This record gives sequence, C-alpha cells and structure tokens, in this order.
Amino acid sequence: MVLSCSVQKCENKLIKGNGIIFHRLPLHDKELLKKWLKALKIDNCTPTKHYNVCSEHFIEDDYKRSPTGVKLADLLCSAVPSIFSDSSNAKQKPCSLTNKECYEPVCFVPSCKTPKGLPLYNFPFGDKRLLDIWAERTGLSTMYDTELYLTITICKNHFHENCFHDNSIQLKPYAIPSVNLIDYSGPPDSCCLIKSLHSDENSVMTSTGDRTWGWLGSTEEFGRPPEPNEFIVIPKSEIHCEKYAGSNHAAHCFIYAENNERVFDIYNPRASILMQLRYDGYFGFPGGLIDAGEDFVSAVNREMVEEINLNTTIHSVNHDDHIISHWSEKKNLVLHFYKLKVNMTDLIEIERQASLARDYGTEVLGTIRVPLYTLGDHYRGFPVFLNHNFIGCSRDQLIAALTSLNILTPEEIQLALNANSRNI
Ligand SMILES: O=c1[nH]cnc2c1ncn2[C@H]1C[C@H](O)[C@@H](COP(=O)(O)OP(=O)(O)O)O1
Repeated sequence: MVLSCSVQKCENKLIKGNGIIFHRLPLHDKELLKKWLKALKIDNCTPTKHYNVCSEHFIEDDYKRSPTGVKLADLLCSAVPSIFSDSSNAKQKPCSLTNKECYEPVCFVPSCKTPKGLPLYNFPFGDKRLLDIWAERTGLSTMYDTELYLTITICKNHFHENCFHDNSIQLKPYAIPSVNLIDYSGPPDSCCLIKSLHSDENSVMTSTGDRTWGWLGSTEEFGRPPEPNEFIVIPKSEIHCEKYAGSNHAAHCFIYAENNERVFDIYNPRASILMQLRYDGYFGFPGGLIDAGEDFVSAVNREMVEEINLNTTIHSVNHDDHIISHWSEKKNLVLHFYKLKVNMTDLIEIERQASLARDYGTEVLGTIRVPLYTLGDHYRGFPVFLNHNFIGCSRDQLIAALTSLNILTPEEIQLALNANSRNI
C-alpha cells in the first residue's frame, strides 16, 4: 500500500525522490493534537496513527534546523499544519522538501557537502533498532513510518573504512555512520554488533559466507581458537588511541572474594573467583562486546546484568578497576579486563542470582569457581584447570589478575603452568 496524505483534497503520495515526507498526528500530546485536529477540520473524528499529513501542509518555520541552519525532516514540537488548498491565510511559502539542500540526490547529514559521484546509502528501514542508531547519529527523528527513509540517503563520508567489504563501496550488514556527524562525537565505529539487531537469523553470515550461525554469524570469528601469541598486551595509556578506534571491543570482569577458609581441612583456596561455562564450551569471564557508542565500563556492567543478573546498584565496575587490555590484530578485536572485589557472602549471592539471568541457559551454561589450590599429586586442582579451553585471552587475563592482585605469587603460577600429568 502506498502511503498517501490523509488531508482532504491532497493527493500527495510517498514516492521515492519527490521530497515529500509525512507526519503522523501528535497522539502523545493532547493539547497539540487538539490544535492539529481543529486545523485539519477533523475534530469530530477519532484520531488514529494511520492519519498522515504531508509536508506540503507545513510552513518552513515548522521544521527543525541543524546547528548550521539546514532544514531537517523533523517538525518542531509546536508545529501545526496550516497550509491547505482552500486556505487563505498561507502567509509563508509552503515547505517544499524537494529543495536540494536536504534531499536526494544529496547526503541527508546537515552541513555535509557530498562531492558529486560519492556513493549514497539508504537508511536501514528494514531494521528498527539499526535505524534508530542511524537516525540518532544523523539527528533525524524516528517518529515516521520506516518507508519514509526511502527518500533519505547518507553518503560514504560518514562511514569508517572498516564498514565496507574489502576494496568495495558495499556496506557491511550492520554498518553504522560514525564520521563527520554533528550529532555524534564518539569513536569511529566499524560495525554495530548489537546482538538484537540481528533480526533475520538466516541472513546473517560469517565472514566466510557460512549461513549456519544464526545471529552469532557476524561475531563468530572472535571466538575461533587463538593462534599462539595472537593476543598482545596493550598499555593502558593506549586503549583509547586512534590505532584501535576502528576495532571491535569487548570487556569482561574478574569477580572475586578473598577466601582463606580451608577446603578439605587442608587447602587454602586464597580467593573465590567466578568464571563461566559458555555456550561454545569454553570457559570465560562475564562480559561481552561493546555496543555502538557505549563506553567499556557501561558495557561490562550491562553485560554482567544480562549474563549473571548482577545487581549493579550494589556492585559495579568503574574505570579504576581496569586490569589489562589485549589486542588481536588478526581478529581486529580489543579485549578489556576489569576487576570487581566483593565479600564472600555477596559472592555466594551473586552465584545464586546468576541462574536467574536473562542469558542463563543460552549464552551462559553455568557459573564456576576457579580452584586455586593444587592437590597432593601436584597436578590436580589449578594445573588441571589451566589445561581447559579458554575463550579469547581469558586464560592470560586470569593469570594477569592473579598476579596483579597478589592472589598467587608468580612462582606459584609458574609451578601450576609447568605441572604436567606425565609427572604423576
Ligand atoms: O572472558 C573473556 N576474556 C577474554 N575474551 C573473551 C572472553 N569472553 C569472550 N571473549 C572474546 C571472544 C568473544 O567472541 C568476544 C566477545 O565476547 P562475548 O562474551 O562472547 O560477547 P557477547 O556476550 O556475545 O557480547 O570476546
């Protein structure tokens, strides 16, 4: 069905490139709605969201402007339609959005002077959440029917180079604009890795074109077994530097409590540390990928709510809790690691709450404690644990945290690393 203007005698329709856009009745604002209904002479009807008023019924001044004065597609919150074919009081020129400063074939972004011939991209009108991010970053309201975005384009100059398939102008599936935008000043993003964006499971492919991964598709390569020395430590002072701006980032957390209560009457556990069994069979820490526009600390706190149901009003991580960051050039992935110290009573409560988490049973198959002691054969206990499979650089993170927090001495760690089942 073609969207058309509901105003009497107006025959405007949504046609790509005609520059006419449509507005719904302001159903959320009673006072304003009354004014619209009166102006539209429909105050005796029940207003519905299917009533559309085209831009021909508004004056220029009804529209918002960017800081540089370019007219936007968004109405001011006081705007009321006032131009009708039988109207005698139309003092100003009607808003004809066909003018070239905003609409095709130019880039929608305010103040962008698209050089001729630069590729233009349509808004992702098929994906509501992705659309919201594009809209927020370009200063466009998402109040409209998504069809309206067909008339608006954004040029190549607003995407980081990592948003494109190799040597092409084809955008990757979850690319988001992040460059040269007045309404966005965060780091340049390559791709938006918000899981819930992956709405059409079957269409999500891995980088090798395999369609069997559902919404894991776009991130599955991060979980591939690392090559020796693939992850290198990056100095704290460099984690925000330009070099890593186009990388994907993830943040995970070392939750621990001091615990010297003897196990089996003999072993001192030193500390209780939480790790988790992941959906892919690896051990890892709670945490995850950083969403577009999110900072590392907010991301790790959010992920801990999703994965272990952490009550972040009681326990949360802040910037000072950073332990270490690693980078894999091959995966274009930066992994940040934080600490969260709690007392034993709280740690037990965190374990209890974990089974109520949103991701429990799907991404997370259980919370575990790391055995830090070594049994009488010098192998079972911590050495065996270190021989399991760990995701990403989580084994290195575990060792870095144990060392930097003085939970085990470097010698104790080395002993465990050297311990070998062949010696028993
Ligand atoms: O605990 C970890 N330590 C270091 N790297 C990790 C850890 N867990 C995962 N990773 C790596 C490898 C993963 O593919 C990416 C993304 O993390 P993940 O937790 O899987 O992210 P989501 O929950 O899917 O957002 O980081």
